[in-house]
Amino acid sequence: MHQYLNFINGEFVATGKTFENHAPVDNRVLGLVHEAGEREVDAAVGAARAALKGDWGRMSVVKRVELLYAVADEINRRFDDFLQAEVADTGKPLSLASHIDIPRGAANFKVFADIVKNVPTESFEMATPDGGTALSYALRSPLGVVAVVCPWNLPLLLMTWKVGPALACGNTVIVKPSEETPATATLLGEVMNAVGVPKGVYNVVHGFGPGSAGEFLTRHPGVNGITFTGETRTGEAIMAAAAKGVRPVSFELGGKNAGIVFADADFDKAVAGITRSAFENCGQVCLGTERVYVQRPIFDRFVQALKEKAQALKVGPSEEPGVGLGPLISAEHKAKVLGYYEKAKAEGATVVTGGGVPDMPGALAQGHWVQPTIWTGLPESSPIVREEIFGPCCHIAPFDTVDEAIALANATNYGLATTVWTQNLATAHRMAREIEVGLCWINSWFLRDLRTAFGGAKASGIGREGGVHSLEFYTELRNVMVKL
Ligand SMILES: NC(=O)C1=CN([C@@H]2O[C@H](COP(=O)(O)OP(=O)(O)OC[C@H]3O[C@@H](n4cnc5c(N)ncnc54)[C@H](O)[C@@H]3O)[C@@H](O)[C@H]2O)C=CC1
Ligand SMILES: O=C(O)/C=C/C=C(\O)C(=O)O
Repeated sequence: MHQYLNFINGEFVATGKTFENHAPVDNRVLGLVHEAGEREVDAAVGAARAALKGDWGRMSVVKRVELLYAVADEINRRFDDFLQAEVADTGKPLSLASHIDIPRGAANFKVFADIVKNVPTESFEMATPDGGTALSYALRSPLGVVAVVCPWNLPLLLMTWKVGPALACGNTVIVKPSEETPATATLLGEVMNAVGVPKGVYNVVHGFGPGSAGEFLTRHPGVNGITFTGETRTGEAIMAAAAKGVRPVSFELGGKNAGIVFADADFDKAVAGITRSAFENCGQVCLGTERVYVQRPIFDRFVQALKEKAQALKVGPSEEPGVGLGPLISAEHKAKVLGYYEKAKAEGATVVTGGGVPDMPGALAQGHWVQPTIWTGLPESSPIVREEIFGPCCHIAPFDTVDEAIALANATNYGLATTVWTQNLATAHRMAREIEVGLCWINSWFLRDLRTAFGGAKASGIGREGGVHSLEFYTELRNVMVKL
């Protein structure tokens, strides 16, 4: 039976307490995860702190950059190991993991290595009151020991989206992977040792959230900052833990994102774009679309076209060619999503397609499969339209004017992302300016330039990741004044 061990101070650490890791496609046991207790979390924080004072803390930026490039290259050399591990843990299609998750999992190290190597800090010469001058310049130093609490939807990508800049800035990290997806964070420990990253720089503790490794880590006084991607409610709990000791947080949280399609849009591209944003990764992407608003003249045609796209999605295990839809991550999450499917029916929604569970053959019947689902006819006040479901489903409603589209999109406490489809330049820029989100895609979705600001407004997050924006969280900025 495969064992997923903790990785502390360069060593793989078993504990006497384990829990099963299940495959979403058929619920078979993939292995046993060794749960870290307070002792292991404390050891990981101690190792991370010691590394800051050791070779890693004394290492030049040049050498650190070389090591991060080596990490990326080793992930790519072991591409298939990471691919198989991620697909087993998540059930996502091979095509998705091989084009998005693993390549980005590696690229995140190189992107931030380049940023710390090339991005300048400010300096000024100023006149001083005595008639002389002074030189002031900025220095960036590492924040210190960073807790990285990860979700299960893009386990490697979202973890290295944090670990990459954290290490590039000279920090050390303790990663707490989701209990649903322990594999690739553990595998990365092998990579860190293989390329010579000093022990204690990268640590992994497995476990759950409340009353487990997640909470032990976020409450640990030796942690200098916490970065987290996941549900907003969990963000609130982690923020409460971070308050003691006034530790900074960087959050990318939940969303209830709107997709807005104007009558003048390129119809086929809009249908293809919303199909991806509603159903990709089985709807388990925080940037995905669960609310679709379509301008009335094309509403019926659009609903029919999206229905056909949803019904054409091939549901099945990752290795089958042409699979477009995998399973949900867990039985618990499947129950949550099916709860919303039932709630929609109870509220009188028109179920355009889906609303249930597909028939799956053999052992696959034990997997966490649900049908891609489209609803119409519900009021904006419905929980279906208000709450993050995080499954392959969306509600479509008509609108008439630009003002109405903006009001509908903004009527949520979330503010993560939106995708707008129009060929009218004025409309596009007005939507971008007035929709209260962190990420606005026009005639596109999930285009990612890693140099740009990434994150959510309102209840969808705190801070921005990406490019130089990551430096603001992962470094302390010091101003030095020199009298000349
Ligand atoms: N925004 C996003 O990208 C994601 C959002 N979600 C949303 O969250 C819902 C619940 O999914 P979960 O896996 O439970 O996500 P979660 O956001 O509750 O958990 C994500 C991570 O946080 C850890 N965690 C949970 N509670 C914690 C606490 N009190 N202290 C420290 N760490 C804690 C978990 O162990 C996991 O590693 C999903 O149905 C979906 O709606 C889930 C995954 C990603
Ligand atoms: O491309 C990225 O960096 C991130 C993608 C997805 C998420 O952030 C998410 O689903 O939470």
